[in-house]
Amino acid sequence: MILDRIVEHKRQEVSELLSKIKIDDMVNKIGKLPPGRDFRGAISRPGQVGLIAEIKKSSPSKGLLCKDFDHRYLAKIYQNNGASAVSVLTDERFFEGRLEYLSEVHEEIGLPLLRKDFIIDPIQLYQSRIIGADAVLLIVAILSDDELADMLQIAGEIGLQALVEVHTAKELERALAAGANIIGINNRNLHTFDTDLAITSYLMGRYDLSGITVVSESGISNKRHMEFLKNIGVNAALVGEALVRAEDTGERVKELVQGGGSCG
Ligand SMILES: O=C(O)c1ccccc1NCC(=O)[C@H](O)[C@H](O)COP(=O)(O)O
Repeated sequence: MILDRIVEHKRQEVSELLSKIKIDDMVNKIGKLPPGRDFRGAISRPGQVGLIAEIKKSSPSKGLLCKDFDHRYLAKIYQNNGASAVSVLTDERFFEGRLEYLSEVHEEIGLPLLRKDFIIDPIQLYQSRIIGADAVLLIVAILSDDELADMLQIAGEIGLQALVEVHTAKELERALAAGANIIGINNRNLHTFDTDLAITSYLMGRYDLSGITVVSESGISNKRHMEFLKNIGVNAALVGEALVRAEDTGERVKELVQGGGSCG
């Protein structure tokens, strides 16, 4: 499956990083940084489905999404039209992302930033904080229970919040057992790439998620989807493709924000 190929490649990237950089130097740098922006607070406003708008150039399922891709421009459009937070894909090999996209977007806008990548080693957490991420994605399917617990602890210690992604009931149970307080339910089946918002409603109906911030991820593209997520009590929606492919991205952001229950 695609996730196995991505993780295999990520292991090479991580070993290169570990050979070049000393963790102690990273920790020293982090000690001098101001506190991060509050990602969880920004996406958990009562009575509203917050929009986490994604900067996504390409994907394994769809290829290149946007020919004249401009991460700084997208970030400003997202902020100016009412997004609650911004997600930046930094994986180069499979999504044509870059670490610099995140640091440059951090300079450009004031919204909290999520680093969207495939985190398998703590060194990526330190790196995320240094480049300006306020939160990171942790994917339960690619981490053991011990790795997930360690990542959550280290993230907390260096002032990073974590969106813990699940796709199945078993993964959700593992995320809850590890103490995750922001859970992303991925509607995309990574074997077939099909998306189905029923995954979010099924898992939300089956577990008591009070006190947890719930994010529905993938396959969300219109106002109706946002209204559906609002009705089932989701806190935020993570949207990429529908925004970067829209003819008028600003209008699409406004439509989704309004569907989520805010005047934007
Ligand atoms: O988007 C993909 O094809 C993909 C393939 C394999 C692993 C992850 C993938 N996507 C990452 C994401 O989680 C999405 O970018 C995010 O949820 C937004 O989804 P969408 O709105 O459907 O672009």
